Amino acid sequence: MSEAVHTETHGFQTEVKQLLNLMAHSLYSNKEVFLRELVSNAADAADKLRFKALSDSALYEADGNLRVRLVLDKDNKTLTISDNGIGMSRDEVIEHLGTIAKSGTKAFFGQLSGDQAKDSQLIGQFGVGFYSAFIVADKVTVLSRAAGQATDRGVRWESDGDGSFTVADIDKPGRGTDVILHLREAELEFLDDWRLRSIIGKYSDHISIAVEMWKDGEPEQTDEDGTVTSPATEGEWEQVNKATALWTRSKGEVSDEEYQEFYKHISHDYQDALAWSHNKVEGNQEYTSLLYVPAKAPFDMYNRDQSHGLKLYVQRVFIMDDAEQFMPTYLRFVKGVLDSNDLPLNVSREILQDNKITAQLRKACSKRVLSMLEQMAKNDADKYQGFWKEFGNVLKEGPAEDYANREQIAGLLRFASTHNDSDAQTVSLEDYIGRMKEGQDKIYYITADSYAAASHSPHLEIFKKKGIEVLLMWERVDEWLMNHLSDFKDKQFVSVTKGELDLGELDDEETKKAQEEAKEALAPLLERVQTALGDEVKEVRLTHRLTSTPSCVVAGEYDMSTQMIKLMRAAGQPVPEQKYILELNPEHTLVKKLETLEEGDQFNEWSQLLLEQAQLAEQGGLKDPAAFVARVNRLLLG
Ligand SMILES: Nc1ncnc2c1ncn2[C@@H]1O[C@H](COP(=O)(O)OP(=O)(O)OP(=O)(O)O)[C@@H](O)[C@H]1O
Repeated sequence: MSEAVHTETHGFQTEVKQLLNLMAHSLYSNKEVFLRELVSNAADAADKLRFKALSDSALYEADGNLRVRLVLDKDNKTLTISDNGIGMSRDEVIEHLGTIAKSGTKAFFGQLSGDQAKDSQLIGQFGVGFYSAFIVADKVTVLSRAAGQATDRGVRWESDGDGSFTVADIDKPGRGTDVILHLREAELEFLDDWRLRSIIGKYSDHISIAVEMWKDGEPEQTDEDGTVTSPATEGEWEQVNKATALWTRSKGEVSDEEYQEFYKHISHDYQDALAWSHNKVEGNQEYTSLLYVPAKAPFDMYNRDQSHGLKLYVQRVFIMDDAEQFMPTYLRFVKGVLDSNDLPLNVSREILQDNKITAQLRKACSKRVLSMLEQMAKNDADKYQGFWKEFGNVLKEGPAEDYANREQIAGLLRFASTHNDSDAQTVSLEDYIGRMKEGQDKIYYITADSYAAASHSPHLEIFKKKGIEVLLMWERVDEWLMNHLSDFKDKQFVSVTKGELDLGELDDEETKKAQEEAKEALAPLLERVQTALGDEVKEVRLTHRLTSTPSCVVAGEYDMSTQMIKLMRAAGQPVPEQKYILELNPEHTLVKKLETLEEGDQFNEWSQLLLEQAQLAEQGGLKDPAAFVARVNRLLLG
């Protein structure tokens, strides 16, 4: 190797410094994962080269035998992971090994508490990739040359992980990347040949590329007479993993441990997956899919620009990562591999975009995931709750995005409800229907700002009195969800805060008659209140949905709900002022008192107060709170 030239020192991106610092202070119970990460990167580099070489075979530089090698150097206490994959240019090295490219990284690091024990747990979730080298090494040297570049276009990257790295130009005859780990004194166990072989067996059997280690030759063996019993053998590179792509094996042959290891390889997750589904399909369409549901949401789950999707292979050849065309956005937490026999090898993102095969595969993969979740919900409710806690809010985007599967998705939803006195989201729509009252043909729900606001809403009073269950919703996405779910199993969803409440068969004839009578008797009062409030309200009417509250406001059947208005305002969208319908509870003393008042200031003040308190309960705020307080005080003083 010739002299390094053009040496520069660069500082790591702040987030990389934070990451390295955390790693150095973390007690990694599972240090050997560094090898999985680095071998994964090497295998990815081989996959990328294989793909590029499909259109430019010169990139192989007459060496198409792609492999990863582990090289031990006990004298220098180094372990080298060497690949002949795609390699990196100087610019790529600076970019990839000096920054973290994931979207949302800054926000993630901003969130860390400073408590090392807690933060190091989170870091596992984040996935440390290449930087895991510093778990066992106090200095890392990377030598790389991009495939197709002249041998003098190699680059050397070096860092002791303390905040900066150097890059220099070097001559590198072999294409690809060598990652040289200068092991810490306490980590010399990773110089043990057998230890390494067993780690590779554990982590890397299932990747499709060969991982090789050097096997020393044997001297000639002779018997007592000096006759040669076995001739001397030369040392050679020996393949130490199986190197069969896991998804190509049949299900019965693959153990759970192997599935989990493969999951970690493709997802860079540190934890086991929650569930998986492995399918080989032959016939009209030929493909293999291996889809995993992770146990924990990644830190950037709600960043919709976050990369997601499946690893796409065509006839076993790696094509691309994050092929999002095969997974709808509401299933963006799914990780996995799709190997198609029908797509062309030269497929690009553009071709995938508008392609019949893509659409069919996407449909099939979505179905697989939904059935996997159904199975989980059926067979292991606790596990499903774990899933729901992590990904429930993402799944709720489903009915809007995937109309065709909305009934199946709805069956997977879980809600809090008035049936359980708790905010735990454990009630399925099936459960709800199973508990419906005789004569009930609707699914009632409420959306509000918080669990407390939902469960204490005056709109629930009549339902509580009659023992009718109401689903309680308070997540931002709920309003969106309910705009796209009109029914489930032929039962219509009805918001208890919208439109005129019609309990249909749930009200007996006598009650209905009494309500009609009250309506007639109080018609003059309603008119007077309407006059007092003018165009502040859309309409004034009686209600039977309240028991202990004098008034409430409701949106018209076709108006936007309060929650929807709040969401749109929060998103910076202009929303015209909403006029509500004011409903008065004829049984309430305050309404009865109002009826006894003559027209005039007192009557107007009371009418206004009943409107304002109803608005306050509904919206959690008022346009002019000071005027409301002044009014209350005036009325209190009589
Ligand atoms: N052996 C290698 N050959 C070529 N490029 C590599 C190699 N190792 C790392 N890289 C490049 O460096 C980038 C960063 O690697 P790193 O392991 O930190 O993250 P990643 O693999 O992209 O993501 P993850 O955090 O999920 O592991 C890779 O995406 C790749 O472009």
